[in-house]
Amino acid sequence: AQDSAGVPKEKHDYQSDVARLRKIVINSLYSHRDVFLRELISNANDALEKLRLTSLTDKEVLSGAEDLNVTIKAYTDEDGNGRIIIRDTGIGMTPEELTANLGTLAKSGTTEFLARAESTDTTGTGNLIGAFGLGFYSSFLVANRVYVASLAAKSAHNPEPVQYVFSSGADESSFEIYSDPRGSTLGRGTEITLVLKPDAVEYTNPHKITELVDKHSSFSSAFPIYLYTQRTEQVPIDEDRSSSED
Ligand SMILES: CCNC(=O)[C@H]1O[C@@H](n2cnc3c(N)nc(I)nc32)[C@H](O)[C@@H]1O
Repeated sequence: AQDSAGVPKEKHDYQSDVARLRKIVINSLYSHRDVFLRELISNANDALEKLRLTSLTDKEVLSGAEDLNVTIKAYTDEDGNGRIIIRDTGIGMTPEELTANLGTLAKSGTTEFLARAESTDTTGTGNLIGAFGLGFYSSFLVANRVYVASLAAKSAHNPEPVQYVFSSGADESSFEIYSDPRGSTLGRGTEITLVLKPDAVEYTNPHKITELVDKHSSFSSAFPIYLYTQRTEQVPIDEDRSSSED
């Protein structure tokens, strides 16, 4: 398939158990869907920690983005959909890693997870999901579509990293991998864009995001988390009613 920019897109089918796992995660966490933010911030922290450790032996990986942090943006897009963007300047993923890590289940012990998940009650599953690194799927509790753009750190065996996008819909059993039409905008790291479901628009409220970060992630994050909010002047849209009311 070609997109408008004529960028070739590769379409991949999820392995069968990926679809099954995603359903379990969504069903078991539905009543605690706030956890999606904690899970994504946790993945961002893992990526930043991986970068920090690698930089101890390979300084080159630090080029592209000096600061190690997580930034969160929440806004309404031009189609009126709520969007949340969680970006980290961690070690980032190559296109192959995007496909392997997000599209397939290389995770050993997945069958064990499936066995336990289908037997324990929902709260138990919540912790299991984090323990098995399956937190990414909780994005589909609140999003109809998830984009993961990533630019891997530069290194001897990857001197010219390219920025690619993994895109998947909540109701699809497939995902797409394509070169980011924006080019290498990230410097280094990963940017997750959630296109929110209509009933999840509450998450574009900065106070809600701040509350969730403070509740679940501020103490556990080894790296700073910044929240960007759009300031809109509250200018009265109509003349002062009090004077016009008779
Ligand atoms: C269950 C879906 N798979 C993942 O979440 C994996 O994808 C990768 N991943 C997710 N968010 C990431 C992120 N923000 N940075 C990097 I580097 N890798 C990430 C990790 O390998 C996770 O184990």
